[in-house]
Amino acid sequence: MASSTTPSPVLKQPVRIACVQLASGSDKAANLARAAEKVREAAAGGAKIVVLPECFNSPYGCDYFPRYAETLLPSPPSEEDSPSFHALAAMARDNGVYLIGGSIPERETTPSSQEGEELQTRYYNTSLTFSPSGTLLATHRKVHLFDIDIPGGITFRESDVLSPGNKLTVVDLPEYGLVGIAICYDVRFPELATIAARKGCFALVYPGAFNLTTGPLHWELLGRARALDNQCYVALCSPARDMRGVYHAWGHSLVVDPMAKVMVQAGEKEEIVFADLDDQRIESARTGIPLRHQWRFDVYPDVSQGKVNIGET
Ligand SMILES: NC(=O)CC(=O)C(=O)O
Repeated sequence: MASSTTPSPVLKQPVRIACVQLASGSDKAANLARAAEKVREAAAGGAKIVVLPECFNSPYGCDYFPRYAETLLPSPPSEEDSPSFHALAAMARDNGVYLIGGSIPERETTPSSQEGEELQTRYYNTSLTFSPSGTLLATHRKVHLFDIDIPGGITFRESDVLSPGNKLTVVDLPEYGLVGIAICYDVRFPELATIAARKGCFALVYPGAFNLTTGPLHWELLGRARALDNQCYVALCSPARDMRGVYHAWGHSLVVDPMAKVMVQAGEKEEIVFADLDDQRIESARTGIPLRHQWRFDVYPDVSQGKVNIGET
């Protein structure tokens, strides 16, 4: 059963996106200052949407999440509770850009459901997106935690410390359209991307930090795969590689077009990559290969009919 829908632009006007492949270290204040400098540079280069990497304000590792974690509630948090929230809001406002602020370790303390225990603390890997006026538009907590064990390669268990988020995040950038936001390991789960794209996203954006085992094999492949599946733009933004650090990020931040062509890709070091996005590339991919009229959700209804948590923030 083929469906027929009238195509409408999903990207309302051309926009330049920048992925800031930030070199960050163990000094949070220095990381925030460096990010501010690089966001300024990205905006000066004409970007209106700027993306930072996963855990851009801290080293990436389970030992570090609690130490660097910030409390985001009540919203907006105080400067003391979340210096990163305020720094990101200022970066967006000062440069008049939409800022997809990578991710930061988040702490949430709530009354415990267990009798006798007063408070319960949870940690999340959380991405904050700000408007050009510095208003918080969306919060995404990493849904799929990075738990892997590759002998001779890498073992990582985010779930030892972190809790998962429970919603898909689609954010409306009024001048441009909808963007799906998720974090790193989330890119391995095509369902999240497909549902976001079917809600009308022109781009799927993933702050991420792959590593030297999985990066060479899967980073670009996954970025291109999600673009190919969904015929939309995909941006993956990594930290720069630092072999002195505890986690060796792959780097290679990239932007992929709706035909799965890599438009731009960074190397390993600190760098900003820019790409110009327009609706024409989306429309031409979708006209040439008209998946939108060919999906058979009568055969695989769970993706189209399954309930999904979608939140505004
Ligand atoms: N760091 C991640 O969340 C994911 C990753 O490195 C991988 O999937 O590989």
